[in-house]
Amino acid sequence: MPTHLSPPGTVPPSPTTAAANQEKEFNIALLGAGGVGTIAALVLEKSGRARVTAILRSSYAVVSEKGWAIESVDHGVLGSWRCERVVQTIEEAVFPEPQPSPPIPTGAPTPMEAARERYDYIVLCTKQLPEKYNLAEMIAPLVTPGLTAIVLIQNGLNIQDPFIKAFPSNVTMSAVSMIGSFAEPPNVVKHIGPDILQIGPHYHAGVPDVVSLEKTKTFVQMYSEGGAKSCEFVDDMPKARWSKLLWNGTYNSICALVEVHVGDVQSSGAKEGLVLPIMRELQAVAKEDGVLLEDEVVQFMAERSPRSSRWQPSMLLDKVHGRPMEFEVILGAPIRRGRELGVPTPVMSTVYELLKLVRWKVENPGEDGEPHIG
Ligand SMILES: CC(C)(CO)[C@@H](O)C(=O)[O-]
Repeated sequence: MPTHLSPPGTVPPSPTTAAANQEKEFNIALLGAGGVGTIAALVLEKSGRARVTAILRSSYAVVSEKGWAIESVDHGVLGSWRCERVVQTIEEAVFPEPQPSPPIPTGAPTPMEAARERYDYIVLCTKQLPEKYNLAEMIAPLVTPGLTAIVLIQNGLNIQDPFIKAFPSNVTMSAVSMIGSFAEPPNVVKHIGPDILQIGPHYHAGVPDVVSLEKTKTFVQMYSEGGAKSCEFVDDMPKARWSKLLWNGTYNSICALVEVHVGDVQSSGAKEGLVLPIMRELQAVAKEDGVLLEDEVVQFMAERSPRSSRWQPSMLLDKVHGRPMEFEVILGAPIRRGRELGVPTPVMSTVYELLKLVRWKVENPGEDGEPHIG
């Protein structure tokens, strides 16, 4: 199967991997092997079509020695699972140049030079924290122009833009994930809610639509074959992302701010007082942005989790563990888009300002000063 279809002038040498004749067709680099990313690595390898290189930082030593201990609602219990390759840095993930072949005797047939291995897909499952790091810049050494497709399994609005700008001849696709999975460092992954994804291409001028479509459908097929509960191709990715934002922009933000579970928001009246007003603001900004989120979609997202749910959204987990919260792409981005389009977002902006205050306090924990008001 062809692994590249690119605009003229950008086609890299073929084959894409030194082992192109092997059964596994695709080289995949994966960054962000937490709860979501480790399950993605497992699914991709279970498909039998991919060799996954996971780039790990803090958990590298433990995972390379013992593997991951996974308890998964979709895949069962795996005491020690490792993907094909684990490395510690992006530089190590880059495939080495093939060794030059030894001189051959005169008259012998010239052997084919081995091609350098390349990545067909890069899957990003990290937090989206554009205020802290530039992911597009970080992954550049792994990207072959016109070949490597970028897959963003991440939260947030318009997260694809920096990648399309940095890699204008590459396919970029993204996934909205409704998986319930979390990591207990260094190597335990608890996957308690089924892996349900929607994946679609972000069409752009640098790549023919037919190419974006083909690479995305191939990825969706591979992910489905790997045993995900549900992996659906969606053609209208902007709408899918805005729809997911209805959930992340409300439940993630509110749960993180006041440290409650999703079910508490349902039971306490905060759904009516905060969730639905924010969802209506998101719906209004999306509409001006050309995306129609029907009332039924809003209602579905508002009711999605039951009152009994003890689920802790990722932003809450980040807050309680003192990690950076990804509210810039979840709330900041739609607020800024609303401002550009002249749509007021007073409730969302208040929650956003409160989250900024929380972030400031985490970054400035000092107790200096006088304990009086004046
Ligand atoms: C919705 C969600 C639980 C899916 O994993 C996730 O986006 C989260 O918590 O941020």
